[in-house]
Amino acid sequence: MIKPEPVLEVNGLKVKAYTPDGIVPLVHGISFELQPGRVLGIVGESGCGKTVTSLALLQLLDRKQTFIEGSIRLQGVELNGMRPRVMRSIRGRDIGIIMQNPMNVFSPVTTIGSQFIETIRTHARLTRREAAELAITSMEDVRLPNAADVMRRYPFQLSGGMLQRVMIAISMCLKPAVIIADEPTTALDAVNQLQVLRQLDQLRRNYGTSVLLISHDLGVIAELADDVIVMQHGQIVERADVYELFDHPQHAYTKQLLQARPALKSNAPGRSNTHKPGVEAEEYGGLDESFTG
Ligand SMILES: Nc1ncnc2c1ncn2[C@@H]1O[C@H](COP(=O)(O)OP(=O)(O)OP(=O)(O)O)[C@@H](O)[C@H]1O
Repeated sequence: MIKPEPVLEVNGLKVKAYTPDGIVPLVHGISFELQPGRVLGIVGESGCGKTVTSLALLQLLDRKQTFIEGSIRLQGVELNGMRPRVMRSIRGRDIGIIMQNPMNVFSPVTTIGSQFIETIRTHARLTRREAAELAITSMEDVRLPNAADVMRRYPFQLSGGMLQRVMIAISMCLKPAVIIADEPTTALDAVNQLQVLRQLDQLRRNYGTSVLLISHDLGVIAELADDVIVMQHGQIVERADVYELFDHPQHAYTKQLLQARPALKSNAPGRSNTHKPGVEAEEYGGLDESFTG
């Protein structure tokens, strides 16, 4: 069988920072591929370089403080060194971002609808009315109730879970090839965590979007990822299919991460409901299907 072309190919990615003590390496030459429609999890404890990696891929690191070496190819196009104006048009259209804390992403003084419409119109030639219709459809896709009403609201009038779903709707509405989700559920309570993960999974299945899922939480990784990369000190120490990683971890650091989660059970039947090995639904507060939209 012919292997599909990866949508994202990272080769020898290094990130270095200029500090008062000299140049400090943050990411030490990592390589990985993201296949179409797959979810690749990047897991590792705080400070291992997950966020620096995702910001490097998106060309969002401060160029005065850091520099990047290596190759980042999105659908065959090299992103490293791309002019900022061109990169801005790629971000949002071809590669979407879902951040940890949605409250920091939205302007507090503009309605959700205006922000949504503005984002769409930056990337697509649509009238305001067409953009509003697309925004409402996208919010319905992530099962936000009363989408037309949400459009008129300000960010502070929505819960964290609703805002996170608005952010997913914005990220997905132009059907990018890749979504980078950096700790997408960390700021949410247990019920919203599982809902948001389920919706990401459903959108991935509907649109064939590939997802780079970054998390320190093996429960989140187990829920969604197909393949997993384990990072430690800016390096990849292990990579495996998610089942393989949970059932037969090879690296001592991976074993340590798995052992640090007492609720994990290596012979559990699968994901919560449709789930992968190792994570019990109770980790999310004992959810059942009636909560999960
Ligand atoms: N501009 C910078 N200059 C110097 N060091 C930096 C800079 N940006 C990040 N770092 C350092 O790089 C390391 C990796 O940070 P990063 O935020 O990627 O970790 P992380 O794995 O995402 O952790 P967390 O989950 O806590 O965000 C950290 O030690 C951080 O302090």
